[in-house]
Amino acid sequence: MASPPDTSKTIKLERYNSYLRRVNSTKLLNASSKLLFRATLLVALVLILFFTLNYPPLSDHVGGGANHVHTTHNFLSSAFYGGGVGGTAWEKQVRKSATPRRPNGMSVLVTGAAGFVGSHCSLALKKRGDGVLGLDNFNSYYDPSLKRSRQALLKKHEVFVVEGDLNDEPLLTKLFDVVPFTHILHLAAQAGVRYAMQNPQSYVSSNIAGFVNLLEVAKRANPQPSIVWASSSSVYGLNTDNPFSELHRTDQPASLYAATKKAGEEIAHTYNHIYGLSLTGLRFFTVYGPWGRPDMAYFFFTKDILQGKPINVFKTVDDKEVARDFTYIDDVVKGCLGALDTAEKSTGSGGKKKGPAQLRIYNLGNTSPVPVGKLVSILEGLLSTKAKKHVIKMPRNGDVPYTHANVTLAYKDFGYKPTTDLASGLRKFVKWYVSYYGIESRVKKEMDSGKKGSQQTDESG
Ligand SMILES: O=C(O)[C@H]1O[C@H](OP(=O)(O)OP(=O)(O)OC[C@H]2O[C@@H](n3ccc(=O)[nH]c3=O)[C@H](O)[C@@H]2O)[C@H](O)[C@@H](O)[C@@H]1O
Repeated sequence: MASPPDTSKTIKLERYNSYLRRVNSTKLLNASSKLLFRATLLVALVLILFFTLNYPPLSDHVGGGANHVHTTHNFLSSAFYGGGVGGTAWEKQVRKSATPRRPNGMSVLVTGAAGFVGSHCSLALKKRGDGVLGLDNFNSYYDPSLKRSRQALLKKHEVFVVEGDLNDEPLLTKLFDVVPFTHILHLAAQAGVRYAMQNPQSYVSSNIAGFVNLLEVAKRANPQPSIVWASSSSVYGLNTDNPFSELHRTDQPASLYAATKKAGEEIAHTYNHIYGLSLTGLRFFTVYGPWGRPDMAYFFFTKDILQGKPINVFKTVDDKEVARDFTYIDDVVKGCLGALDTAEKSTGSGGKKKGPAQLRIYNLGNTSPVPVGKLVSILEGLLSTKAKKHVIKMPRNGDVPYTHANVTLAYKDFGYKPTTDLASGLRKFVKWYVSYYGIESRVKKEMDSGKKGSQQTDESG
């Protein structure tokens, strides 16, 4: 019997061939997936490069000097902000608002533009032909609808207000990418002396962190802008020398608010020293007037007097009258514009100092302090309504008993000269107040009956 053919070798060979086929096909698969991966990567890179170089269109740049980092940033922040902010139409609006209409006009970024002093200054700058772009976060520290009304007024005068926060670094960088601002008027802040005990962190966030963020962006900008910013009379704190001069000590703040403003002054010194930023701090003294802040005493006294509600009038612990160097808004606006007009250029570029730069501090006050009791009696006269006064000792909440500005320096350097006394300024405020809140007729009636009343008093007297 023939022995069966020996197939074991053939089987082994087939197994070996099939093994080789499997190995090869896996290799092929690996190779093709690698190829696919590389191709995808290449396409992605090409796409990124395409968008980076083309968005936003470089022809839209005012300065035309945007470097690669900034251009990439534009793309990123545009994608990040979406919904209008960062788009071509938005940039057009920003640029239009910030472009001056007079020869050698300024291009000013006004922070806190929907605020009291910010809205007045924005209008004044725009009126004389400067370019103004506003920035405001519309927070609810006081009635945001008042801020929206100020925004609407600014819009009517072609001032665009970007809604955003000082701490939003990509947004600030983006604004400087779009506009080569010559100046910043930095008025955005957490204001209010007494509220600092309720919400201390908001002061640190706006007045310190926000300010530093703005300075960081400004120091990198090319050209670096000159900066004028709002400090406060409250930095004099427990100082007892009168009237307050810029040379007096300011190392005894009575409130956290004052401490953050004083910190701002020191921070300004640092950025001036290291980066050559031109910085001017303005110490405002209790600014009041139309479109004012509802958290301030003259404003809520008016409201409460009209509503027949009691008001607290503070006196000092030793039974003296509390007084303020109340300063009318138009005078303060003149001071702000004077400071902007005399601000020298920053000397740095590309984040490096090139030489010494201007560093200034000025008082902007009225130079004639008025006791709060007198403020109330002026309001009573204007509203023809008797206030329900509660005279109480000033609570220990950061308040100071007295402020009085010496403004010699501001006068010498930019002709600052306040011209509005408290009675005239409050008259303008009340006129605005009754018109804004639509209560003219009611107040007029009260005024008329008040007049009759005072005539009767005169007659009987
Ligand atoms: O000049 C400044 O540096 C500061 O001026 C104001 O702070 P303040 O002067 O305390 O203004 P108000 O809060 O309007 O108070 C005005 C006066 O009314 C007094 N007052 C306030 C509230 C109250 O219920 N009763 C009362 O008698 C205060 O003691 C003060 O003398 C602003 O609110 C601060 O943002 C600003 O920085």
